[in-house]
Amino acid sequence: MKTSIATVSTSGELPEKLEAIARAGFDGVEVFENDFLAFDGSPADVGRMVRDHGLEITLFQPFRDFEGMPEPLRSRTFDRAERKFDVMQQLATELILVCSNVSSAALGGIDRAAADFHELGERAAKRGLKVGYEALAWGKHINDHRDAWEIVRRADHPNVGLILDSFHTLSRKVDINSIRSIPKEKLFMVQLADAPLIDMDLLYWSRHFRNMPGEGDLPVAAFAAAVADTGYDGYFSLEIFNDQFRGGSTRSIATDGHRSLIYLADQVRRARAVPDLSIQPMPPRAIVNGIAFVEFSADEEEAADLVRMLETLGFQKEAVHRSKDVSLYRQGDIRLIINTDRHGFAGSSFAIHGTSAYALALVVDDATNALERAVALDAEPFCQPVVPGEVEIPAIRGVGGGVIYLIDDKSNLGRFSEIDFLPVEDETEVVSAHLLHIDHVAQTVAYDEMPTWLLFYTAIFEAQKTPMVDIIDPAGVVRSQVVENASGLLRITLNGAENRRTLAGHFMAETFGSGVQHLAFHTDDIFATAASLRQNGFKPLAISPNYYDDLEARFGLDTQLSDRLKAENILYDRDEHGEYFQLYSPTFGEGFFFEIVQRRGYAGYGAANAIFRIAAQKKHLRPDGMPKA
Ligand SMILES: O=C(O)c1ccc(O)c(O)c1
Ligand SMILES: [Mg+2]
Repeated sequence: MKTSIATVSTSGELPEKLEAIARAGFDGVEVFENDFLAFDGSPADVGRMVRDHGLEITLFQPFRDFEGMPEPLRSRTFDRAERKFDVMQQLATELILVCSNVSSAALGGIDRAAADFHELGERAAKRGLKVGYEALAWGKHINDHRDAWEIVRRADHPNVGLILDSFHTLSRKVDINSIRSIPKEKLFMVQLADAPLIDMDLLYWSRHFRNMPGEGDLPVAAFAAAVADTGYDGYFSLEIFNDQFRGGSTRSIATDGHRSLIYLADQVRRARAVPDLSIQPMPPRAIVNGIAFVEFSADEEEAADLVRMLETLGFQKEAVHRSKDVSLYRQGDIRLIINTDRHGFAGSSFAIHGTSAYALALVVDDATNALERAVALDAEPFCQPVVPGEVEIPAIRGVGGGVIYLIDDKSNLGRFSEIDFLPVEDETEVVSAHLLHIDHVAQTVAYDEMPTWLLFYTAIFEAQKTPMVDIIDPAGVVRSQVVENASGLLRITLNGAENRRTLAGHFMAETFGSGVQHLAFHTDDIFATAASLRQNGFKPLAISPNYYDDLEARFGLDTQLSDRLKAENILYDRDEHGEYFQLYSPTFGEGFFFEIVQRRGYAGYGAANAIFRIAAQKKHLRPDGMPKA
């Protein structure tokens, strides 16, 4: 598959955009007229700059309000087109995108439009240029690719073809099967964009909320499959108008875009019997069967505090690493590793972020395949030297520059703790809190980064994203979206912070970036767990008594249950599937915390309780936002 992206899709100045686009691995770019006009160099300079990056100019755009104009406007639009043709020849690019007329002066009439395109085709042909026609979803007369195709067909000119744009087709729910009857040589370009489903004016939705295929809710893969069925072997080109992208990191948007196209091509290849789109086959999405461990990096002092908190939670030290300052704590199937080694990646991670859960290890069906797929999808592989005899676990970089280890049972990876660690006898008097496994990992990211990580996880791992929910913090809103698999063995909540006064925003600001902000452990008996925690001297996060009065009213709970919940500071929620119980630790450091949950069939994450939990946690931070001594 040949990949392209419109310059409008990323932030920055033209040279910066081109650099990032080339580095991300694209083959071509659509040059947007405004990006070009805002640049000081001549059209020939721009053309050279593009080619110096090894990129091809896939088209020049947009040319507006062309077809169906009455005179004297008609003559003027042709003059305008000739001027753009001059520019294209200097840029050394062949194709111009003409989008359907939105002017109130446009007369309509399919044959009139076809005649205009025939003449434009004649003029373009004289210069060796081509014209592609795209139906804007809000075009005055033409707003459906089927009508645009009829005009192109009637224009009957070899230099005039159709341009499809998934947004315009899918936003209007135009039947994508209609694409399958278009001859491939008349498809001059295929533009791709996704978007979240929001009920709003089409133009506004298109200009501000488009996102990369896979980041939104539109069936872009089905659209691309219909295109592939025509035998189309030209460019797939991203054209993303998005307010966040315009202000975001040029490089990461370009990388996300490239990843989205590779993932899309993989989906199309899998959906179809005949492998084509000429993309490299890659292993399927990795199946995640659990979290093998979470690793913290810390210094000695903070590690001691962390260990004290873990002990109150019922964890015991099980083993120490053979060659590094690393200890493994265990309860049920939960393994937490504390790394105080000053060398290697853990040390540098500590130097930047302070104490943090910088690495996650996922148990996958096949670690080698998972790594291969991740790398094919532009993930950055991670490795650091290991002492001979120790297990080298395949890994990639994840959220906030952290590490995702990939472990399976097919090799000795699954035995890393026996091979790399020596068992120890923990003498501390601790009772088990009946914690069984990690229920979910909550990662806090900047709001702008959310689509990046949703795409990252869902492209590499067999998992779905759930709809976005709002978490109300007394100081603002935090958006939360979950990546989870059908078995429930992978559950990651991504929380997007918009300002630094929210608990999530404070965490991001003070730990210098995105990362794991909380870990939730599962128990089968929240009250038994609460009793054991008390024995261990655990102090739960104190919840306002008013919360429990409201619970009784909201859910019709009997007083006995609500009194018990109140006595233990347990939060409660219910959905159509069942009940949910939550118990929190106070915050640790800059807002990190632990949660204990019991799910009785419940599918969510207790979003409605978050405001009460956050209000309580904020009491543990000093008014200036710093943790209390
Ligand atoms: O929003 C627009 O005007 C616009 C312009 C050119 C395109 O290719 C498009 O999809 C939208
Ligand atoms: Mg378009």
